Amino acid sequence: MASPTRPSAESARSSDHRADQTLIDREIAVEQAHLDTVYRRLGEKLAEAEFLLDDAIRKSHAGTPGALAERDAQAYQAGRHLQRLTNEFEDFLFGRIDLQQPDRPEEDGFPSQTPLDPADPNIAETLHVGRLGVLDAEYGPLVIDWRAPAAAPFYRATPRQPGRVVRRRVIRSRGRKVLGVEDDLLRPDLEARLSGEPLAVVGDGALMATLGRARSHSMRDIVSSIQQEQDEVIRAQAAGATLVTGGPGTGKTAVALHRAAYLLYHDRRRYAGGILVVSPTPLLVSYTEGVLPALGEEGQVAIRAIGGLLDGEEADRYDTPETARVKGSSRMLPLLRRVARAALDGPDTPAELRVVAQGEVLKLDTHALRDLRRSVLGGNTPVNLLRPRARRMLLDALWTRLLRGRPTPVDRYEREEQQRQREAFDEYVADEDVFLDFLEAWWPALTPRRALAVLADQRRLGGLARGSFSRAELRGLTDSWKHLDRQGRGGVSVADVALLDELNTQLGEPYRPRVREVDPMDLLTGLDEVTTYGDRQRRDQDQRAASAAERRDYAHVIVDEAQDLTPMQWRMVGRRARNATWTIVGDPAQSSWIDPAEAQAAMDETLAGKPRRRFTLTTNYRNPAEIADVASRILAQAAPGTEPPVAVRSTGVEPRFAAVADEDALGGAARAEVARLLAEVEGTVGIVVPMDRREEARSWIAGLGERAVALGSLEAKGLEYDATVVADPSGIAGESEAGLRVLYVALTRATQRLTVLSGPLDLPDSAGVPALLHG
Ligand SMILES: Nc1ncnc2c1ncn2[C@@H]1O[C@H](COP(=O)(O)OP(=O)(O)OP(=O)(O)O)[C@@H](O)[C@H]1O
Repeated sequence: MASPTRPSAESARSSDHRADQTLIDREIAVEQAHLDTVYRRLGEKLAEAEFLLDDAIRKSHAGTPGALAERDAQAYQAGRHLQRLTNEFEDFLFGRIDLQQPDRPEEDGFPSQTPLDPADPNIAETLHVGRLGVLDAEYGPLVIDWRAPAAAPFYRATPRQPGRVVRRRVIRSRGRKVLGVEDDLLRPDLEARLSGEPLAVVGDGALMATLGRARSHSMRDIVSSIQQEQDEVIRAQAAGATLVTGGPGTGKTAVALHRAAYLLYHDRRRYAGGILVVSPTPLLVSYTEGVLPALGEEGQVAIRAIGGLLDGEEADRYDTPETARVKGSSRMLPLLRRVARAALDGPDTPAELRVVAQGEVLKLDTHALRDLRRSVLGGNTPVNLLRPRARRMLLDALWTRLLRGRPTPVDRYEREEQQRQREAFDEYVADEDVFLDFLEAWWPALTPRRALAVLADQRRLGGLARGSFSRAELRGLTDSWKHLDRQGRGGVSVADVALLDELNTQLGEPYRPRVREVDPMDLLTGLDEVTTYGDRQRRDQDQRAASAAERRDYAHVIVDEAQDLTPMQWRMVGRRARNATWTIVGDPAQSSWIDPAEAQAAMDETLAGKPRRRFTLTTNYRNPAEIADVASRILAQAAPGTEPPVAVRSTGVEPRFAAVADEDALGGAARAEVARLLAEVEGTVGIVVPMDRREEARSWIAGLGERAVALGSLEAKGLEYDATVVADPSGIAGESEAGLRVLYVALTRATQRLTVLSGPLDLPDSAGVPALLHG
């Protein structure tokens, strides 16, 4: 924690402060006493909340509407409070700082960091930091919320710039029991004293202990060990856009999630408007989902995979790299605009309209209908919103047919009479089944999927594409959609979802006649006042679920793995962020998008005019140095000139290289290697293969248990495992023009062990090292 590069090494600690076991026990006892006080206080708060709840329930017998409303409100508040306290009861006190005497007023919103007298050895103030603030009965702070300005020095102080912090302590506890403490002494030059006694310093620093822990299938929060450079991102101003780059394992995802929690703490009112976290895959969504609840934040933050951003879609297919490239490109835009209008035409489109009115047969033929449609479609109004206009123009055209050969009205009386006839005509015709059926078929309510399905027809796609795609590109597109039925039903790819979202905008919500939603009688009886607390909570939950599903405009948008967003995806995300501030984290060297320059331009367009602040994270907390070294050989080829982040720890275990002479032996060797690693590490083992081998790889590891996972290269984004097997590395590198960058991602997933498993096509040397890694 002490410095961005090698925290524990740089954490100055003096050998005369090394603690023996008695000292450790004594310090644990000190923290245990504080934790006991905190739990006593929490117990009181819980009792208070329970009392309020009981009281509210008692009042429910009072019967008057006023008492009922009061009961309801009280029970609601008490229930929420109770829930919050019990949720966060576990392990919420994790840090402590001992500070020199305070000094000047606040600077930049943070308490002053400069002591009046830097040589004063006395500890003047001790603060405990936790997931939630707790005050004692006199409103003194027992625990400070980690997001409060007063907690910032816990994360910011370094031996070089200690400010007022003399000692920083990380407290490990389970339930109500303190298990250990780890200290960093930031002022070894002082003979610091606390209440007249020398200040004790114990442990080896918390960060290393945390990093060495086994990984599960859920990401853990890093609240007790956030590093200085990370804290600066988390607490950066919200306005405009915060852009964060950094290599693999530098904590970009972790920082982005903690930033969401920080923003909610800092300005809950504003961010209760919703924070959207856009993640590259559903796997990463489920991996990260638990972090925010652990930080005490739920409900306000929606984590969605880029393939599930449009409500109702949950894409799980991947296109071939060539087709994904076409679908992601902004070249799709004009095509989609055209198809949104052309989709009105299909095999069921009626060729003529024929109605009988006032004893006459009125007809509109193909030509008339085509002209009519063209004039309705003039302008940019979304097609579905034009249906009322189409209806009106059809009636106009029929009326004109009816008037043919009739004398023109000459005076006001005749004109008024004709107007009356017209109204009667409209009412009659518009209600006729023939007319209604015609309208339904001629101007159908279009869904994005139905429009997309039009493009599956090679002939129509060719016509609409107007020469802006090559033959091979067009073939790739139609192939990818050929399984869709006419309504567009069938699996769609991750890239398709951005196209569907674009079409959704182009088409607009289908026209629906207005329905009366609220029965005025309900408003009069006031019956909805008499709801129980349970009803209210259920209704709240339903509303929250509905608003999470329907929300289109967020207060803050966080994009994880931003380097992979295609131009069409930037547009999709941008539509949900019209009034939002942004945090964008990514690493260009890990980009699987073939044309990063085009994606960059799309991002610039999305952020147009927003002020930007940039941060770079430089320390790799995931990979041991031995693994990072191997990965950097690929980095040099994938993104020449890019500095790899500095690995913060080493395990002393070199990555293993293994090769099979026969391609058919790869599966067996992979299985054996995964099994070996499962025995070697406590947590998870991931095997990463080229995308088109992922099903095969799943069968290789079948039956090895839940700790083992098989992933296609693109699915490995953002994830990490105790041990990783990267099989068929040249297969991964050869998948697309971005293949080397994808291989770099695969090689940087492991926290402890890495095996690179090669087949004959990888051209391994006698030590099993594939040709690609000979750099
Ligand atoms: N300050 C920290 N304290 C403890 N663990 C940390 C810290 N920062 C990062 N980590 C851990 O390092 C690992 C990598 O973090 P994270 O996944 O956020 O990195 P990333 O930059 O998003 O990586 P990638 O670009 O490969 O997706 C995680 O296990 C995370 O918990």
